[in-house]
Amino acid sequence: MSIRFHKMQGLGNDFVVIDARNQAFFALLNFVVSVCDRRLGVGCDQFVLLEAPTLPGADVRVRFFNPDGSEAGACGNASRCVAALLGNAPVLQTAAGLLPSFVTPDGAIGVDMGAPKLDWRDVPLAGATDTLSLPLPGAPAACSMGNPHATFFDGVTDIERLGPLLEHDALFPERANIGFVERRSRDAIRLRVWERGAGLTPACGSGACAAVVNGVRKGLLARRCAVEMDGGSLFIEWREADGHVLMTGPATHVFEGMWPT
Ligand SMILES: N[C@@H](CCC[C@H](N)C(=O)O)C(=O)O
Repeated sequence: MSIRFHKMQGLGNDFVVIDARNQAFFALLNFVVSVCDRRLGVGCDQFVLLEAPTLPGADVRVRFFNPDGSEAGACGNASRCVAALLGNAPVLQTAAGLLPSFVTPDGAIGVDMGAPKLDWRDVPLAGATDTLSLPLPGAPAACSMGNPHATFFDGVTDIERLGPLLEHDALFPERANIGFVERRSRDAIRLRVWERGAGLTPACGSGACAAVVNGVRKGLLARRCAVEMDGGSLFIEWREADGHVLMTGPATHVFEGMWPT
């Protein structure tokens, strides 16, 4: 037996997508870990599973798994890749809610990531710098985009050392994605994200959304902001009218293949 998969990428953040709506599949932990492995498997930053929707208004149910096997409530770039794969601007049912997708006139793929949860871990984080005794530039801001994000602004360079320590700090019982922002202006930033369960990736869509939300709340950024990451740029808008975060950028089908089960 073998199972069909699609390899997709958005700004170099790459995914293996399996559509379980048209073939029998059960997501077992060791299957996810093997497929994600870059030496022994296909290799990807996240494994994405498509299932039949269970909510009215949704076109497909989407689940996201990190290479360590943990399930994430949201994944911005994978959401855009699924929208590109399925076409016709599908509404995605995720653990973070129903996320409508859209295509811009120039062909970029967008997803309405919904409203961030702003009460997430705000108070305890104020003590993070002291608690951790790490060379951080100040307290981060945190929010949930359906998955947990803490964002540091300006002055962090040693991401590979600090990222894993912060991801696993006791401040974050569910662990967290850790973003490091360098500001260029109020509407343009450079961002690197140490992803929970995946490590440093070329781009993180939900991290870009969280960075803009957190920057606006700190009074540092405008609501419409270009976010440049190692793999390229996303455009993020934290819409004033309804508080939803819109994320727009490229999404590409790389190849498809069959995986033996
Ligand atoms: N690459 C993603 C985020 C994937 C999930 C994350 N590592 C988590 O565990 O929350 C994105 O583009 O948002």
